[in-house]
Amino acid sequence: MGDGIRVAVTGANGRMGREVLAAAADRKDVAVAFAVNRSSIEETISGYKINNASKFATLLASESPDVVVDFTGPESAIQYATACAEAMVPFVTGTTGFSDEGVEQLHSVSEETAVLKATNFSRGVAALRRAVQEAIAAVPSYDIEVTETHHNGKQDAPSGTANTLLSDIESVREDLTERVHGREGDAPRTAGEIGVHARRGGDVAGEHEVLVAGNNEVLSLTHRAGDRSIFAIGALDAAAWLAEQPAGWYDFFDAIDDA
Ligand SMILES: NC(=O)C1=CN([C@@H]2O[C@H](COP(=O)(O)OP(=O)(O)OC[C@H]3O[C@@H](n4cnc5c(N)ncnc54)[C@H](OP(=O)(O)O)[C@@H]3O)[C@@H](O)[C@H]2O)C=CC1
Ligand SMILES: O=C(O)C1=N[C@H](C(=O)O)C[C@H](O)C1
Repeated sequence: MGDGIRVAVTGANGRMGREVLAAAADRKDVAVAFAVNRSSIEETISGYKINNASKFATLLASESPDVVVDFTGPESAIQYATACAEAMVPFVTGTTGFSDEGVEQLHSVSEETAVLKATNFSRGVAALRRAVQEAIAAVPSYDIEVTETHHNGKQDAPSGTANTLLSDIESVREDLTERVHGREGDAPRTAGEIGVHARRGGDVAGEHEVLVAGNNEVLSLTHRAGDRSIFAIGALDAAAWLAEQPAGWYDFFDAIDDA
C-alpha cells in the first residue's frame, strides 16, 4: 500500500462527507474507490459520483477499497461497520452519539477487521486531551467544568469530544463521580461534580473548553476548530494508517503516535 490508499466514503453528502471527499481530491496518496449517501444525489461532489447507500455491500465486494471512512449517524455507522466485517475491510468512524450497546457492536466488528473510532480527528484536540490530563493532575482539588459549542445542525449533546474529555478527566480525578449537565435554580456546585455545558448556534465547527478553577486562580484550556477540513485530513491520515493494521480496536492516538 506504499503508493497510497483507495478509500470508500459514507455519508458523502453530509457536512463531513463532503469535507472528506474534498480532502481526498487534494491528496495524491488517497484515491476514492466509491462514495455513498443515504439520499440519492445526482450531482458529483469534488468530482466524485455518489452512489445510493443501498449499494454499499455490493460496492465493497466489487471495488475492494483499502478502508472505509464513515461520518454518518450511530445506527448507520454500525450497519456500515457490519458490512465491513463481512468483507474484511478496515473501518474508520468519526461518528459520535453511540449508545454503550452501539460501541459494543463496533467492538465485535473489530474482532473481524481493524476498527478505528475517534470522536475528534483534530491533532489540536489530541494535544488538548494530553494537556488537560497533565494540568488537572497538578491541581488535584480544583473544580472542573467542560463547555462545548457547535453548529445548530448537530444532533448529539454533549459532543463526542466533550464525552471523551470527561472520561479523560475522570480517569485522573476519581473523586469526580457526577456529570452535571447545565445548572438551573437552587443548584449549588458539589465537590464531586464536573459541570457540562453544550451550546448550539450558527456554523461553529467545534469548540471545547476545560475550565479548571480553585485557590484564587482559573486555568482555561480551549480548542477551536477553524473549519471542518482539519477533521477530514485527520480521518484520512488515520485511514492510511489503519489500512495496514490487523483486526483490532484502535483510536486516533494509535495512528498519530505511530506516524
Ligand atoms: N470525529 C470527528 O472528528 C468528527 C465527528 N463528527 C461526527 O460525524 C457525524 C456526521 O456529522 P455531519 O457530517 O455534521 O452530519 P450531517 O448531518 O451533515 O451528515 C450526516 C450524513 O450521514 C447520513 N446519514 C445519517 N443518518 C443515516 C442513516 N440512518 N443511514 C444512512 N446514512 C445516514 C446522511 O445522509 P442524508 O444526506 O441522506 O441524510 C448524511 O450524509 C456526527 O456524528 C458528528 O458528530 C463531525 C465532525 C468531526
Ligand atoms: O458534529 C460536529 O460537527 C462535530 N462533532 C464531533 C464531536 O461530537 O465531538 C467533533 C467535532 O467537535 C465536530
